[in-house]
Amino acid sequence: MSQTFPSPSTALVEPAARASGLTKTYGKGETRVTALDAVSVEFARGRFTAVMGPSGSGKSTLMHCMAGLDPVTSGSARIGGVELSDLNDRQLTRLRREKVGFVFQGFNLLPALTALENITLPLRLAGRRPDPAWLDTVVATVGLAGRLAHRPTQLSGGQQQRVAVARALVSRPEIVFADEPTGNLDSRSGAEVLGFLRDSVRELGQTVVMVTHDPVAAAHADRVVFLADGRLVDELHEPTSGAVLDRMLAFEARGRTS
Ligand SMILES: Nc1ncnc2c1ncn2[C@@H]1O[C@H](COP(=O)(O)OP(=O)(O)OP(=O)(O)O)[C@@H](O)[C@H]1O
Repeated sequence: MSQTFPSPSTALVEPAARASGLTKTYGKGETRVTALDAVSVEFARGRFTAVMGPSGSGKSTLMHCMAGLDPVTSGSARIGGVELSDLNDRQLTRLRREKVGFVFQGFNLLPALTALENITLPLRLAGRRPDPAWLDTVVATVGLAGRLAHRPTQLSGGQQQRVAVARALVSRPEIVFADEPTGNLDSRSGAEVLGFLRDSVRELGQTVVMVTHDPVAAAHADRVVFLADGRLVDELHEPTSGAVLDRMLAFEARGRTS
């Protein structure tokens, strides 16, 4: 007997985040810089996307605008169905707290707090209690079960970044933005952190967008989008580090001849 399924609702197909014609300029007059030039991109739910491009191509600006950390000049940035430019500062702070997880290159942990207290801090700030079962799942996913009472100085760089990843995941955000999360790590710790980010997508259904310079890091993603001069110029699905490197070299060669 054939079974019929309801067609997916708009909520199900809505990307976790979307930019449409997103333009961002800094400065005025002669010092004006167009950091993003009408970028349109969607980040699908439950996928791991890497954002790559040469230095100054707009990667961090795209992340900051899409995470509501920096206002757009024109065009649209949405998280879920929410248009960020419709929100005032208080609403933006709340949206970031409730719907966005961040992982930065410098870990950004509070030194006086234990690993567990760092992980649960965003929830506490939002006046929420951690769901114990989910907290256990997140802690197990990033392999921190034996380290929860340690303070950041008692942890290696890789372990500190795992705390930061757990902190980003524990509120089940709509999307996690990671800016060069392996930039301060040796290659082994970096590979572990990338593995945990990928597990958070494959096993926990998280959506992750990661800015990186590193083709090996980008190869952990499901998809790589490439920026050059503030424009989205290419993308790769199921990338290998070799294919990512080839594209990067091609952009750089094109940049030198244009
Ligand atoms: N606050 C700012 N004021 C003025 N110009 C800025 C500002 N932030 C970024 N820019 C400019 O916008 C452009 C894009 O910068 P952005 O930091 O997004 O690039 P990126 O790809 O992340 O670079 P990198 O890989 O070096 O971190 C650059 O030309 C940069 O100089």
